[in-house]
Amino acid sequence: MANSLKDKATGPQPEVTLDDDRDPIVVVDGLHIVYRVYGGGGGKGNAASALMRVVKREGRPQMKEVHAVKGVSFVAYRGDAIGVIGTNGSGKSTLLKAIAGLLPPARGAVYTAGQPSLLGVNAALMKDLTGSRNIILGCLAMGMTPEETREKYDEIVKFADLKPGFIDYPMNTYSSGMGARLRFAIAAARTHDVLLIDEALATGDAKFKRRSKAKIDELRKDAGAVFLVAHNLDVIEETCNRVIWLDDGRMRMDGDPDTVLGAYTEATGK
Ligand SMILES: Nc1ncnc2c1ncn2[C@@H]1O[C@H](COP(=O)(O)OP(=O)(O)OP(=O)(O)O)[C@@H](O)[C@H]1O
Repeated sequence: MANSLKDKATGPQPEVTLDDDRDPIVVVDGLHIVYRVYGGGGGKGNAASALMRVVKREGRPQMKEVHAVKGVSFVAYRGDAIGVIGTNGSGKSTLLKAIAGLLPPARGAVYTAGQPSLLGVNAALMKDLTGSRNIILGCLAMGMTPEETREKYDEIVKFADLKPGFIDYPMNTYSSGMGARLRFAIAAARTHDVLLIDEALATGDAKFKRRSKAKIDELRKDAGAVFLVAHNLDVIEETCNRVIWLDDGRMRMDGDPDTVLGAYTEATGK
């Protein structure tokens, strides 16, 4: 039997159906995300444009809206590793941020069972501090106890596999690949209810990608669901059991990697 969820407050939305035999971890129901950009077109913040507004009798700087996600609905179940693909600006990062609870829906809703953790290219590590210090801070920030942090420390260093000695250098001396490895290694040290990975694996070399895949498989066993945004389709193909294709903020396809990646490659020539 299937249940349906509907956003009654906002009129008709695409329905999501729940598979009662599986454990839903994330329900995205008719989600719309709109960014509001104030002062677009140089309206705000300098004296000349303020004067122009007075001359033109414009009340206040123009506000522009960017409708980045347009009515996306799906359910992620326990054990799912979902790749999110789409061309630049199609809404992939926005969708992940919304699932992480960092952006308020303009319409619709996101329900998650447990705490989502977003591991992005800009994950908040302190560039001026050493890798070693960042491991400790990162683990504590993820809610691990000092003891758990100590226990996991060596495993994280080993997994990140940086050049010898670099763990004691400030992170601003790291290449982007090295930074991404360390971020991933820190995030992977804990079990996450919902782990959202935005391009963090993009800069890794082939060996690191293989090890990341093994790690994600391991996380999937304990975690609820893993989402992965990557432009590199090989990473998605190797890591995910399901792929969502976003096109201009809309869901174009949701299915198994072979079918969706095949259709995407055909449509975009990538
Ligand atoms: N902070 C922001 N303010 C205003 N508009 C934004 C903001 N972030 C993203 N956008 C817009 O929202 C749309 C979706 O952007 P998003 O970054 O989610 O796409 P993406 O698929 O992750 O792109 P890419 O592959 O280039 O990383 C784009 O039109 C983008 O210009």
